[in-house]
Amino acid sequence: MQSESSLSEPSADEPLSRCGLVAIVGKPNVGKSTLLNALVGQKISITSRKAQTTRHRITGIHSRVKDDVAAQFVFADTPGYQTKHSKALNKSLNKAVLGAVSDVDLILFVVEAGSFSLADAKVLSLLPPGTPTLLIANKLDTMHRRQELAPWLKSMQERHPFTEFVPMSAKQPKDVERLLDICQGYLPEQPWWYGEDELTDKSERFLAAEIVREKLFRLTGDELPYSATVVIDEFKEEEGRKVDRMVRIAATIVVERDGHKAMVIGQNGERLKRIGTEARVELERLMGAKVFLQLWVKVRSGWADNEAHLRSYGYE
Ligand SMILES: Nc1nc2c(ncn2[C@@H]2O[C@H](COP(=O)(O)OP(=O)(O)OP(=O)(O)O)[C@@H](O)[C@H]2O)c(=O)[nH]1
Repeated sequence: MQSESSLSEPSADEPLSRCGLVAIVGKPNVGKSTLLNALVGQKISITSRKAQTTRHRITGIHSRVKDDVAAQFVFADTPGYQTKHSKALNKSLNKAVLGAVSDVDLILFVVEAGSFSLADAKVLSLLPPGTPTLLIANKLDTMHRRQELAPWLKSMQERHPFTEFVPMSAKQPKDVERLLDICQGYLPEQPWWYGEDELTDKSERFLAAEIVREKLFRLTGDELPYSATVVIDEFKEEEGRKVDRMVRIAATIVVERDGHKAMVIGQNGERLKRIGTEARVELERLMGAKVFLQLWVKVRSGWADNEAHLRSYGYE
């Protein structure tokens, strides 16, 4: 049977159940978050033009029944492997990459089609050789000399025993669907871990911090260093409401310098106001709730170098 069917109408025979963990790894800016969002079919991870915006491991979940297989893909997005600096923040990022690739069923190693740099090599060197790994040659749409693809793929095969090559564009829905079909074969036969409608196992509180951070980086352009972070001080659901949910959120944007604080606040507070408005609108959509969002900006000098402090912000 080729057509897609819904879980509530199982075929005469129970569909085969598959479920597994798929890690998405690669250096910053190769398109990991874009790919995860496309694979999950809804915005969960945060994309930005700014490199290194993904700090946490975020899982997105895609559940489907296709070709008589009930498949649940559990994706882990990882931070770009940072090779330039040795600050505590980056050490903790590298640990997160290592954490994300252990114990997975499949690794998607994402690179830009036709390119391979030292930073790519460093990430590749972290991958366990025993885990099936697909080479995702992303941004194929931006590769102009297509005749160079085959020799490049051949050189990649010499670098690592990839199980398959997938030249694609994360922005092309047909390519994303094909990738899902390929991944499906690698999921172990086992019952699903999550309910059909669950998209992420991260809490709304965490999503709130991620959304504010995304707006912060988008609206400050390339000016703000990625050491800026967002801490949720309060997340309170108004109790006893029968119809609409109402959630009060207070968050602090922590920056390293007074200059950065001024940058975030903007003239007459305009930029901070816009960050708050855009984050609130998106949170209301994602959470299906009315949201009151209060934002503060605080300077914490040199925090990226202080490991103990990092731990208190949740980067272990
Ligand atoms: N043309 C083109 N652009 C893409 C494609 N995939 C991603 N991009 C763009 O590449 C940039 C980086 O994408 P992200 O998804 O944020 O990259 P990332 O690897 O998650 O980056 P970090 O969070 O820094 O690790 C964004 O501007 C995307 O729109 C693609 O297939 N084609």
